[in-house]
This record gives sequence, structure tokens and C-alpha cells, in this order.
Amino acid sequence: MNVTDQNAQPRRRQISRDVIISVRDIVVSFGERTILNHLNLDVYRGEILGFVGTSGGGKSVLTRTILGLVPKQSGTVEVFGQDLDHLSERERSALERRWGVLFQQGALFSSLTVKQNIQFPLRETLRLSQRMMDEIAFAKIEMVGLKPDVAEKLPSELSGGMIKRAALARALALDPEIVFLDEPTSGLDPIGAGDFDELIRTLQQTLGLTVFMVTHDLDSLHTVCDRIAALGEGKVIAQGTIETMMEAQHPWLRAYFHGARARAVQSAR
Ligand SMILES: Nc1ncnc2c1ncn2[C@@H]1O[C@H](COP(=O)(O)OP(=O)(O)OP(=O)(O)O)[C@@H](O)[C@H]1O
Repeated sequence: MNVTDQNAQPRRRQISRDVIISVRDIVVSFGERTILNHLNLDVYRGEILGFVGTSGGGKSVLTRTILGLVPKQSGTVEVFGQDLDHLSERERSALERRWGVLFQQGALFSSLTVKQNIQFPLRETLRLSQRMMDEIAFAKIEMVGLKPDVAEKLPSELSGGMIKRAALARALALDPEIVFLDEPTSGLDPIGAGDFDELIRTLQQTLGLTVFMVTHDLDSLHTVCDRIAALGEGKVIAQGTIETMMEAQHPWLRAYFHGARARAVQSAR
């Protein structure tokens, strides 16, 4: 059963109906295995969209397909109204500057300090003085709630939560309009995860970001997401507010939103 709630108003805030990412009829297969099977999805400007689904179902594959890191067999991906398959190299790199990515596990360069990690995308794309790059790095470090002394540390010297924040600072280095977050709270304790959710919400509000967030975290879905989309059998099987998702009849959604873990989250709220 395909439950969609296109017209439902986001729970907390009025979200624009300006489509910033449009995924149409995407097919992605590896060998004989089809992971995404004619999948459609819209992401609206200024929303935090939570993307859920079974483990191994293809959430990261979709993220990577949107980013152009995984080849698709068919379908289109438009970001800011531009079809990613019809861009020159120059247009493509201009577009990539408008998004930031936080990969699973942070994916910081282990031999670079936090400051150097944040400056990496700046060095790749802009010609700035070292002084300017230092100013930007320290501004981003403060923005994600880290202390300035973290700048000179290596990733191996940081806690899991600090690594996530440092990786987020790097994702924000070029002042993107869209941020892709792949399981940003995985591996964090509930308090650390809650703090990270609050940070995402604050940054979204202050910077006007659009956030595409792959997550398994029910707390995040309840507290920060304006809308949720669920992946099943290679397609979006339901989308809408948390309330819509909780009413969905699909067996996986019922188990996910009403199972033992969901009840624990509900009773803690
Ligand atoms: N490059 C690849 N080559 C072959 N198979 C791949 C490749 N990338 C992903 N897959 C397969 O595609 C499927 C979906 O993987 P994906 O990482 O997108 O799942 P997911 O929904 O993000 O899972 P999880 O929630 O566990 O992170 C998996 O079976 C995975 O093994």
C-alpha cells in the first residue's frame, strides 16, 4: 500500500512547496539486484526530510545516486532545477558547492587536523588566503558547538560526537544550501544524539538549510524532521508528517513506528 500525504502541512512549520531536489523514476541495480526500482521523491526547500527504511534497503544508495556517486540505469535527478545528467563539468562543480555531505562515520581524513579537514573543500574550490581560511574554519567550529582548541586535533583524538560535529563543520565549509546527512546520530548515546538533533534544527533555522537526513533514529524523526519518506521494495512507500507515518498501514511501517522501540521513545516523550 502506498501512503502519500503530499498536501499535508509539515508539523511545526510552514515549508515552501518549492522543490529543491526532484528524483524521478530512478532505477539502480548492481548486477542482477535492483536496489531502487522506479523511485520518485521530492525534497522541498527549507525542510528537514528524514529518510527511513530497512537496513540494506538502499537509503545510502539513493543518497549517493542523488550526489552522482552511483550510476543509475534510468531516471532523472534534478537539483535546483538542473538535471544532473546534462551539466558541463564547470556547472557540475558549481552545483556541488551548493551542497554539503556528512557521510556515515564522519569520513574525516585521519591524517589531517580538524581545521585542515574543514579547509579541504575550501582549498579544492576557492582561492583564499590562509588567514581567511583559518577564520572560516574557526567560525564553522564554533557554529557546530566545538571549542576552538579542537581545530588542531586529529580525528583520532576526538569522541564520536565530536567527530560528527567536525564532519558537519566540514560539510558546512562552503555555506551550502542543502546538507545530506547519512545516519548522523548513529553511534551516539541518546543525550549526544539529542544534542546533535538540536544542532541540526538550530542550523537549519539560522542558515535556512534544506536537510536530507538518512536515519534510523526514531527520536530524530519525532523531534527534528518536518517530513519523513520511507523506502521499501526500492520505492518510496509512504511520505508525510510523523503523524501520517504512524497511521500508515504498510507492515514494515507499522512495525517500525509502533514496535517496542517506538513505544519506548513514545513513553519517554
Ligand atoms: N557499490 C555497490 N556494489 C554492489 N552492491 C552495493 C553497492 N552499494 C550498495 N550495494 C548494496 O545495495 C544495498 C543497499 O545498500 P545501502 O547501503 O544503500 O543500504 P541502507 O538502506 O543505507 O542500509 P543501512 O541502513 O544498513 O545503512 C545493499 O545490499 C548493499 O550491499
